[in-house]
Amino acid sequence: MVEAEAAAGVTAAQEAAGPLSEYVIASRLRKNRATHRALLLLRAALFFLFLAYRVQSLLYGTPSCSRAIDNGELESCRFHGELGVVALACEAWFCVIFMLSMVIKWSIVERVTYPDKLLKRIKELPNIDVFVTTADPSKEPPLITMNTVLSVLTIDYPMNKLACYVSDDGGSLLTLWSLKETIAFAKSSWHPFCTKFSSHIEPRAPRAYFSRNGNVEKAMKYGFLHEWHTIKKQYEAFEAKIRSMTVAYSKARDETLERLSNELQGSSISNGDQTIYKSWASNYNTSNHASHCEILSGMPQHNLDEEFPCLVYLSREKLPKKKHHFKAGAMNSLLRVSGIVSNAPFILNLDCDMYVNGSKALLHAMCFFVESKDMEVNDKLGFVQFPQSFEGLDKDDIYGTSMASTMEVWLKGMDGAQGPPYCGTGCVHKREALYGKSPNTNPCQLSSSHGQKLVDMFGSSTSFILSVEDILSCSKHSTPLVDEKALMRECKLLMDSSFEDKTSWGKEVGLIYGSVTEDLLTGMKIHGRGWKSVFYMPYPPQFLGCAPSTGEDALTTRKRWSMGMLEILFSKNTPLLTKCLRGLSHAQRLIYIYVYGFTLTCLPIFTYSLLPGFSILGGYPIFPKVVEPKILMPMSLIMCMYMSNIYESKVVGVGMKQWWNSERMEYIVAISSSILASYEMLKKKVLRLSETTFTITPKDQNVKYIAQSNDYDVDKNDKEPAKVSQESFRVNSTLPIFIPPTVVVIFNIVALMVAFVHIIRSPRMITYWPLAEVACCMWILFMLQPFTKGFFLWARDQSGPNVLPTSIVLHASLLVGILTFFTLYTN
Ligand SMILES: O=c1ccn([C@@H]2O[C@H](COP(=O)(O)OP(=O)(O)O[C@H]3O[C@H](CO)[C@@H](O)[C@H](O)[C@H]3O)[C@@H](O)[C@H]2O)c(=O)[nH]1
Ligand SMILES: [Mn+2]
Repeated sequence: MVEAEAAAGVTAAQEAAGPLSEYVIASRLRKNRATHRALLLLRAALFFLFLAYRVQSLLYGTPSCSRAIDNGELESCRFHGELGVVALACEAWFCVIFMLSMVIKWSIVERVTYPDKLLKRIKELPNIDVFVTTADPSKEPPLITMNTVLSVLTIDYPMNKLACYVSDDGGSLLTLWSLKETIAFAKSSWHPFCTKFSSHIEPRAPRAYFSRNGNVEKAMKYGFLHEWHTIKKQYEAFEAKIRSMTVAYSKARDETLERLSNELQGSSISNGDQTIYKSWASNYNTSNHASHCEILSGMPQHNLDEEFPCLVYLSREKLPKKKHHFKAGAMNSLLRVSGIVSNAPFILNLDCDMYVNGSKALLHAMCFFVESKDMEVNDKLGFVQFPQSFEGLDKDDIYGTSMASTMEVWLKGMDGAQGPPYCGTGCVHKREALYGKSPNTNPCQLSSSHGQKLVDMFGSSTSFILSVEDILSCSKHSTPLVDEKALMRECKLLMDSSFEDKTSWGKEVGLIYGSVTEDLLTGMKIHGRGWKSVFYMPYPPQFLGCAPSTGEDALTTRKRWSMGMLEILFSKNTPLLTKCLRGLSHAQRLIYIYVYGFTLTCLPIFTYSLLPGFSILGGYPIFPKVVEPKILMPMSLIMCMYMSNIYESKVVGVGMKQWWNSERMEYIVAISSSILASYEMLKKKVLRLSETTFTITPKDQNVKYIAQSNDYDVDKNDKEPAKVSQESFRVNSTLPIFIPPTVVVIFNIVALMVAFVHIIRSPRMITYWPLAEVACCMWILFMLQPFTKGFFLWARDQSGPNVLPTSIVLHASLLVGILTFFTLYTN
């Protein structure tokens, strides 16, 4: 008996032994790594050969040019020389970018975690604060945000270790009211339901849970069908209430706010001042509002009730003339307020649409933070990033929003170096990493603050400074503010728009300001101090959100990202300068240069899209004639490029159609979003004309929930989710981002028409026809097929979602007119 018990003890110990997480070559690449690397090397070699050809032909002329020289038409070679130089410049840039991308692609890795072992071995899990940001209830419907909050409140983690903070940058009563409704629904129905049947409920966002296939069958199988129906009904009532208030708000804002303030007046509020809602409703403005903070559930210090996590609503002060730094500013307020309320050493950050899809997400993250040997915290790891995955994408992902190859190749590749960047959502940070500490310095010593006082860096709030000292392990203060009124007063001070003046917030402390992709910048600064990060992408995805649902939104979001990356590249935090970001490893620095430089590649891409057209109009070739053997050089390079791309997406498990859509989308993004972002950057830097804005991506609360598998142990290939198919890429938008691709389309059509006239005129000169250039023009039109089609449909005078608007066509035609005139004039 004793022996049996001892044996059982041994097996249990064995089960719990070993690492909590592992690091392996990406599974799909394991067998193919050599082929993948060989293709990359082949592509590099072909690139160099082609560049050599280009240089040689520039120095000694192409055969057709020598012929012109022989005929005494030396002058006519001039333009070819210039075109050749432009082509060389673009190709050299492509080559450099490709070489940099090899650093990422060389070692693509994957992670595995063992949360069960963690639970068996760790005595006490650390506290975690969850930050949810929302900014505008008209673009981010409260229903979406509330589902995210519900999924956080029911996550698989000890409830007394968890606090959830909702930052509302819109300062909207609608959000606060919805949150109060949410907590009522959570306490009465959703939370008890999820606790009771915890092992069978996934995901814990009710809207997704009730609409996914298979969940009702599961309820039947495990005998809780009756409860399932009851809770579903209650959820539907809750949803209807939130929806109808949102509709009322969008129709008659002021009246609805009045109604909301009356409803809220009745409820108890922590700061006791009930008139606040009235004044809020009468002066409502998203960009100009006072700060407000309420603890809606469980003061954490006396959260002895272990049933339910602490929930806090906060809205920082915003003044029209004061820069508020968008999401970065909101996150910094969250850091401060949470510092004096719960001060957890770990922070999970979620965008309002990113609900928790895998309820063990936090346990997975902890498997990286807790070191297997001594169960101490891994002192070099700054953050763990989960991928951004999306709900309800159309079947072939026509807007390339899943960014499958970005996730599978870029982020897993960066994981093979110092780590992935912080991607804004689905990221668990160590709080001290966000406070500007370096892993290599002593406790309480901040990397760049030699001798600088904490007050100068973190601002003058005594209780906040105490909380910072706690985190930086200078000393332990376990006497937090207990008086709720005093706590609220301090929170208000911390959310003041002038609190950060003359401090290091946004420079060295918190999320870093100066880029609309504050996430990338902040992550890089953290790496720059020597921290590492981890990318973890299990199946099913641990967090799911809303992707932009139209071409217009997708390209606008990508424009903001491009802008943010350019802001970083041309700032004092640029990875190009070795004196900043000293903690970056060489590989990581090259990777960051690649990531930001990639945006700038839009300039050579745009130029290269016009080159074949210029070449045809000017009558001077940029590629060898099709009868010359040298034609094999560009042809083999292009073939190898596509082959390696297709191979790569095949091994990472992306289907052909999806691959093609993302290839096409990346091209469209380059010549639309990124070109416009570069133009705005130029205006901002040189003419100091424009201020960067943050256009929030609208979230669709009616997104279709795909039938997604919830089981952890199924392979991704076994149950590919059945997705809805969307017809085609819509181009009927008058946004300026649609002008550059239309210019490329019209210019190439003009060039093809000119080429056609040449060919008709001299049918016997077949060997001198610019066939390679013609093929390029046709390929470009094919890549830009939505725009090409949109242009032809416009010419036939139809209206519809796939037709380019007249204003875009007119603007583009004007630009094409200028380009054509310029080509013919310089000829
Ligand atoms: O002034 C603002 C603007 C935005 N947000 C929040 O920021 C998040 C991201 O906004 P969204 O419009 O969804 O942008 P995306 O491009 O989808 O977001 C990605 O890219 C951003 C950087 O451009 C990151 O901040 C995000 O975390 C990342 O998910 C949302 O929760 C917003 O509520 C604010 O809190 N305040
Ligand atoms: Mn988003």
